[in-house]
Amino acid sequence: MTSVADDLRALVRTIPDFPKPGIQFRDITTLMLDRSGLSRAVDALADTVDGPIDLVAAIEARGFAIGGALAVKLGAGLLLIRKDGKLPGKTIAEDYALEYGTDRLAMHVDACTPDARVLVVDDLLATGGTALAAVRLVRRAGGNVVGARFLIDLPELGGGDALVAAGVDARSLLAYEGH
Ligand SMILES: O=P(O)(O)OC[C@H]1O[C@H](OP(=O)(O)OP(=O)(O)O)[C@H](O)[C@@H]1O
Ligand SMILES: Nc1ncnc2[nH]cnc12
Repeated sequence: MTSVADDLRALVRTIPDFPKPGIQFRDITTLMLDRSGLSRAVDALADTVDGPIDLVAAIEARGFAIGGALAVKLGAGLLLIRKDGKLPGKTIAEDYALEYGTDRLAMHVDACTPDARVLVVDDLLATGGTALAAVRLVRRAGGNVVGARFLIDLPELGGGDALVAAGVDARSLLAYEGH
């Protein structure tokens, strides 16, 4: 009998040298195509969450798919953390470095009620730059980050350690060695 993690791992495709030479790109589009892939992933992530969640803060773009479904499962609201320049209202923004570049994330400044219990969600944790920028945004907006959840972790890149150092309970369903 295979575990849920084994089943999910079998649905993730690895594409070498995308978007740059040397990057092993962990592609979740194949998991999304499976009829039960997303629901099994979301059920497994929900099992790792203790206590009520007011808002799932989902990170653009692939984090929207996981985070949106997890918000429904947890009975939480959905806070969209987007690449800068996409949100129409007044925003706050944070710069961050990526495994393969730099970028800036933004959220609506009034998206989070004071002390809301917020779970940051993305598909994948690599260096942690993206997730830490999301944590900084939610905290600046007055939210209480109660954890961060990912489908995939690349532990060699140190994102999990960086989140723990920032006081965030970070957990992932699948770990992949190498980049
Ligand atoms: O831990 P880090 O080193 O910050 O990397 C992880 C981030 O990289 C990927 O997003 P990407 O920026 O490629 O954007 P996308 O989801 O829009 O494709 C992934 O979805 C995470 O958001
Ligand atoms: N190796 C990787 N695969 C997929 N998404 C990523 N985001 C950052 N690194 C990644």
